[in-house]
Amino acid sequence: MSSKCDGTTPLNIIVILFRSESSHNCISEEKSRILGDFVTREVNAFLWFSLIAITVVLIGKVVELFRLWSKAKQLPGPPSPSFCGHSKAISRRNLTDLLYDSHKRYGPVVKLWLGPMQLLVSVKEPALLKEILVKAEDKLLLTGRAFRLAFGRSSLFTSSFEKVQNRRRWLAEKLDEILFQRADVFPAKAVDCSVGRVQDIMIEESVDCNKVSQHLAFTLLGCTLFGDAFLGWSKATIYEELLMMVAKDASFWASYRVAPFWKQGFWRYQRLCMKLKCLTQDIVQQCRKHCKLSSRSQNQNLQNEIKSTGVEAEFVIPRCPATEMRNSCFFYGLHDQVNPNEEPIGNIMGVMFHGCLTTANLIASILGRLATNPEIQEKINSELNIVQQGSVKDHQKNIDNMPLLLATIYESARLLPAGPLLQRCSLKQDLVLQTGITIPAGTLVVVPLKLVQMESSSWGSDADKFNPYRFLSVACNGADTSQRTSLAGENAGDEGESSFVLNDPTGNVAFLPFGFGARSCVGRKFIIQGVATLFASLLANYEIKLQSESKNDSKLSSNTSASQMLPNSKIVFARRNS
Ligand code: HEM
Repeated sequence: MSSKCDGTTPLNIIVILFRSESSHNCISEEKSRILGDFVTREVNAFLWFSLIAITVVLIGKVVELFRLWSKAKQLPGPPSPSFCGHSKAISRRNLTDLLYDSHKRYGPVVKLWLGPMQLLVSVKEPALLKEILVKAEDKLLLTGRAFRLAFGRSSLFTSSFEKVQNRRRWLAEKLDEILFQRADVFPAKAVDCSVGRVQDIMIEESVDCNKVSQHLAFTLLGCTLFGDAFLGWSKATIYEELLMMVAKDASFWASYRVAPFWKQGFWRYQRLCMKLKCLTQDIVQQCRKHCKLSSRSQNQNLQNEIKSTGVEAEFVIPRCPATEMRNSCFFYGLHDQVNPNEEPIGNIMGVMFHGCLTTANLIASILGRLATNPEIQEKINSELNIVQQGSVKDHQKNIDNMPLLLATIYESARLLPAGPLLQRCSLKQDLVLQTGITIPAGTLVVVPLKLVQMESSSWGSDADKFNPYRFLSVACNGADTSQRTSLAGENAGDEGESSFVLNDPTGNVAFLPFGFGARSCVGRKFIIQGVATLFASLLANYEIKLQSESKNDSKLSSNTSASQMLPNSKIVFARRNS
């Protein structure tokens, strides 16, 4: 009997289960034994399989670890104090300070370990920077995670270059179109509204520089994205507050690998993000309504034209409301969903978030520098007077004829970058540089902006001082700009301002406030023109001063180092004609 029932292949089990009832007792015993055997064998097989799979994965990880360690060995850097690397040192100290010391000791390329499997490489040498920022096209997850957690999936601010390139191209083309078509980058209404906001807050004697910069940036970006509908939107103030609250905590919550759903604060943050999404949807609706209304009124005008001129309707070129709506409302293109997994308004919120924070930072830096350098303000104002007296009505050309204003914007951006680091990564391939250095795939490559943009070898002995003249030259032969004398240096500013020529910093790899290469800022040209328009308008009406007690504050004197002169002061907008 036992020989017949032996074996627990699935076929045997089926045969035994369907046998006749004659040998009922023997069979039921046998059934349970065979089933038990079968279950034990299946469980064993499953355990073996899992063990082999886990071993393969672990071996893979160990191989990866050795590969990473052997490649990283060639890179200079402080020895790792423990298996967890330098993460403790990084959490204890400011990362820029740590990188400053490491670069001083180990040279222009330095490695630090963030964990056993996560390597960070910091690069400070301008010659290497260009190559790295062009070749490393991806970003590490943290950037994308902050945006995704707050606004859902977007196709603009995410880690893989493959996923962002189409949307980047679209946005760049759209911004270029605005620059090319519009006489003024920010519509006059937006600038007036921003200046109007300054007037409103001037009811108080002085204003917080950061706060006023935030208002200005928010108004400008809102008007650009949502058009006229934004100016009349009653919820703009609450939207601004929410956006800033979300911005404050975004990086903190994104630093968790797994969303910390056990923390109450996390759910509070999620509720804020949800409110922000609802408000964004609201302004999008308002914008749609506004676009429809304006295209309807245009069609009405067309009908009236037809009636008054008596031309038959078929001879009048039909206008397409849909196209007009798309052209007048910038957000439409950002709103189109290319990928069904994408949050419909994710890109809009991403652009508002990034644009507002970075633009506010730049405006604050400019306000702070101008307040502490009244002589530069006066020179920009005379530049403005010369331009306004001229016959040129093209706004863009007028701004191009204000080199000191543009140089002030560049210098303020150099001294106060929007973030401390540029971060890049090559997710799939090792980065092999011309110098023979290999940076392993998956490494977090960072560029410490403050160190690069204040390096005396690139910017001279006054690298940490505010000196917009470093971006200017003087044309030696009047209008002949081919013969220029650079104004970088201590005695800059003594020349007559009318002959200044702006040195375009685009090619300077040590000038990185907007990044460089594959993932550089798409909004660079647009925002520089826009901020220049705003300041031309502001300076025509107001003189920017420091509040009297901070004027005497030695920390804020124009001779102190730029790092001390952060724009966290109280400023006063004094009307020019008063
Ligand atoms: C003063 C204002 C701004 C500053 C200082 C700034 C700065 C930056 C920086 C440093 C980067 C990363 C560059 C890199 O990794 O090489 C960046 C990326 C980007 N910026 Fe800006 N930005 C500003 C305004 C804007 C505005 C107004 C827009 C859109 C209208 C915009 C759109 C973008 C986009 C789409 C990216 C690329 C994201 C990616 O590919 O990952 N920026 N910006």
